[in-house]
Amino acid sequence: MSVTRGLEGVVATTSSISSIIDDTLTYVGYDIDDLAENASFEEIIFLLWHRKLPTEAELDELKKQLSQEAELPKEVLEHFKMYPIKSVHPMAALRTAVSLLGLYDSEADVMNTEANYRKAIRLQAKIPALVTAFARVRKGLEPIAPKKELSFAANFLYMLTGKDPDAIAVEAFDKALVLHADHELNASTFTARVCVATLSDVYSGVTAALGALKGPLHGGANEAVMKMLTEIGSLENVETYVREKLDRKEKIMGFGHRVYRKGDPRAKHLREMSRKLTTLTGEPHWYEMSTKIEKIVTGEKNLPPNVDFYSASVYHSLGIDHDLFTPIFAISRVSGWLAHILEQYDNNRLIRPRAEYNGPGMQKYVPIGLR
Ligand SMILES: CC(=O)SCCNC(=O)CCNC(=O)[C@H](O)C(C)(C)COP(=O)(O)OP(=O)(O)OC[C@H]1O[C@@H](n2cnc3c(N)ncnc32)[C@H](O)[C@@H]1OP(=O)(O)O
Ligand SMILES: O=C([O-])CC(=O)C(=O)O
Repeated sequence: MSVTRGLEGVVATTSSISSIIDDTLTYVGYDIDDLAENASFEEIIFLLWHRKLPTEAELDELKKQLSQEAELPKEVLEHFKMYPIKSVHPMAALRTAVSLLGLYDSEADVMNTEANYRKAIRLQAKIPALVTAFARVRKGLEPIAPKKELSFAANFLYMLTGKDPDAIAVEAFDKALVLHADHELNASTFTARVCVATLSDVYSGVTAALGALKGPLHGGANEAVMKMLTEIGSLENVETYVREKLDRKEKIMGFGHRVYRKGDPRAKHLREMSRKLTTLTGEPHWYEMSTKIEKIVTGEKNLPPNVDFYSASVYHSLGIDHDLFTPIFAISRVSGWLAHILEQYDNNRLIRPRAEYNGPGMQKYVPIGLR
């Protein structure tokens, strides 16, 4: 047996959902640059789940279903109030709440294609409602029900703030959702597939994926980037901060990638969004600090920014609390997880790799009194 640390380069499944070839990312064969400029997030959900762009009628139907399923069971909302609300991280709250949602879905353990698709709709619809409800409950505010006439992106911002969002914020948020929706066999998607390959249920798969996304080497990096920018505080401090961190061999969050070598194609869209939004909010220093960090890290380490780097200043500019950045990633990525979960069920085989044992050789049991 030979060990490939971190399964680098190992091809573990076939998939028709998204691909990364020569640093080009496609969803079902559509280049991410094309989709980022032209598609809405609802179209992307349909594309990932059905492998084709929707007609107008199909899109209307999906939007109707998402809006019908957005309501949360009252027990789940009550549960939030039992959490240690001031200290709990919203990503931990979301992971717990998604698991809880499964208890209130009478179809949770029904295993057929139609029931699994219905659960996919419910999860996609309810996850933004969970994130926004938790964000409000912890501030002593009442959760807000979505408005049927608003888009997925607009509804998230509306449910978070209680105000109708402006068109620029909706456009930016929608594009961020499009950019984060799927990414081949990243760690959280792989986790979801491993989980459901045991023929466990959709809620378990998404709960497992949320646990994997939470880590700072994966989705948790966007919050860590904002923490770093806040710590640095001003443009003058960037150079010293970054060089000292690199000298200590510490990682700069938001840089590097297991698959991309030349760069993450999503980062340029987020960089431009960061530039525009920070100018509009009158806080261009977040963008200026970010570009200066990028210059140093690419110059010193040849590591380009990944999707998490500029999304931090984008979400900050939209007025979103920093600890909600990773849950926002989940609102989008759940569309990809669900596509992969459904694909896994369609052609399932248990995922069970091997480990090369490197512990002690054969030993004889020693009774406790003789140890
Ligand atoms: C949505 C996403 O999940 S995108 C990724 C989000 N995560 C981050 O931004 C966290 C920071 N980045 C990283 O930790 C890594 O680049 C990862 C986890 C994304 C990819 O990691 P891997 O492919 O396993 O690379 P690995 O961690 O082994 O690093 C290889 C080398 O590059 C260095 N390196 C990698 N990323 C960074 C970084 N962000 N800053 C500084 N050095 C880095 C490592 O220190 C290591 O150096 P060495 O060979 O001298 O020891
Ligand atoms: O693919 C990965 O390893 C991480 C990533 O960029 C993502 O999940 O979007």
